[in-house]
Amino acid sequence: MELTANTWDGAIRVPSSKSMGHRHLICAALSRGTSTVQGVSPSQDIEATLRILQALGVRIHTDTDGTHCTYTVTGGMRSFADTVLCDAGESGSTLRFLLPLAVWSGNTTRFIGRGRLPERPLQPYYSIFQAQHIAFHRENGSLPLTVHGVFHPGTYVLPGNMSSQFFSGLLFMLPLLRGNSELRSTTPIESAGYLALTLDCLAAHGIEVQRQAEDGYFIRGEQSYRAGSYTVEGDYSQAAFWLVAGTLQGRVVCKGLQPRSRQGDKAIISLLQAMGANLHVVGDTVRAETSSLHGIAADVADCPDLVPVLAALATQAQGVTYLYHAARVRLKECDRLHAMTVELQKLGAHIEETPDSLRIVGKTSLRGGRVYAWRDHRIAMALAVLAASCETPLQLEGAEAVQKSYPQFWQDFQTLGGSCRQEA
Ligand SMILES: O=C(O)C1=C[C@@H](OP(=O)(O)O)[C@@H](O)[C@H](O)C1
Ligand SMILES: C=C(OP(=O)(O)O)C(=O)O
Repeated sequence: MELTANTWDGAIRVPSSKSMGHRHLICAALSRGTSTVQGVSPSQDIEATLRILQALGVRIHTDTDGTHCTYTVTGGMRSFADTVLCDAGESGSTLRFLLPLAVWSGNTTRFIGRGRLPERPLQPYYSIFQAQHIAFHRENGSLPLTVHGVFHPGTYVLPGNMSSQFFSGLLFMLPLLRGNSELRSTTPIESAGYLALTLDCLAAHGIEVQRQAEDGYFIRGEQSYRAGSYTVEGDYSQAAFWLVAGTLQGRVVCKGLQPRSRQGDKAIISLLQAMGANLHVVGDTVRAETSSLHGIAADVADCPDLVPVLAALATQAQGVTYLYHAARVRLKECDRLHAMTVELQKLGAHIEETPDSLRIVGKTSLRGGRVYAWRDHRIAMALAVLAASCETPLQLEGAEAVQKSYPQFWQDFQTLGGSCRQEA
């Protein structure tokens, strides 16, 4: 797709938080009674969660106004005589949140996935399955993964530096067991902000989890999820692309951002400000305008999804930007540290990768030309927002990757003044 923009100018309403969307749908599916989950921006990942919940017997009705969906969810999973096929698509959250619940449902389930998903880590769950005598069979060393067994209450221990999604997955399931459990981490938990989202969502559905010292949780058993009506807040991870665009060139207004949100990627506000950005935050609206930027050192352990767009931004900041504690960013839809290094170098940027960091020296003029999205939505979007900063048009190969989390992205790109043209 050929992308051009002279400047960014306009306002958009950001899509709903993908993370909160998954969580509310799962909690609704576990509740007795009927819940509504409103204001959801559909995406391939959200559809993967819906598809597996339905395969496990949860009844879900969808209403849409064309942009947002309201899901009416009648909670309760059923038992099936045959193996239940659970297609997680490319969604790591879906796979890691729903594997423990699929076992808990009592069914034999067969999880499949595409793209990078089969390569992304699942080891902590294999260790737990072994410890709990849960039968599992991996084809090709990973997915398809067939699993069947019974979880027992007790002590669950996992590493905290691989993915917080394993902790979230267990936090959804453990309150349903017949006794109390503890969940502990062998290392400090990274992406910890995502666990705050899980705990908030559990609390909203009537589930109590007590935080213990040293990255541990106490989970009382025999709890019940409460049905209700929930509206999903706006997504700071997606707003980050447009706030960066506006900071680079022009003026962009993002609406629908909950000021008291606990999303880890709300850090985009403080990180942009630390780099010198002009941001105006009023209620649920954030406005970003052309700013003169300087490099910073940023610990990204708790906001890994911001790394691609921060790397893009840093090419236009004076001096050195150092994004560290980023090893896990290699374990996403692609190796994002490598992908951003390769693609930004194609544009003329000075960027180097180490095993767990990126170092970018700016400010460099960017040439434009051909770049590749690595089948990764966040790489596609991070490169796209550089369109107004490049000397010639950007030819982005793999622009369709945005479907994973933000199908409206190219419409918003045009609303904000960009133009995109499919290449012949
Ligand atoms: O819990 C979540 O909603 C997510 C957790 C993060 O993953 P890790 O915990 O693997 O870093 C993040 O990268 C992902 O996009 C969404
Ligand atoms: C890594 C991501 O999602 P997931 O882990 O759910 O695939 C993402 O959205 O950037």
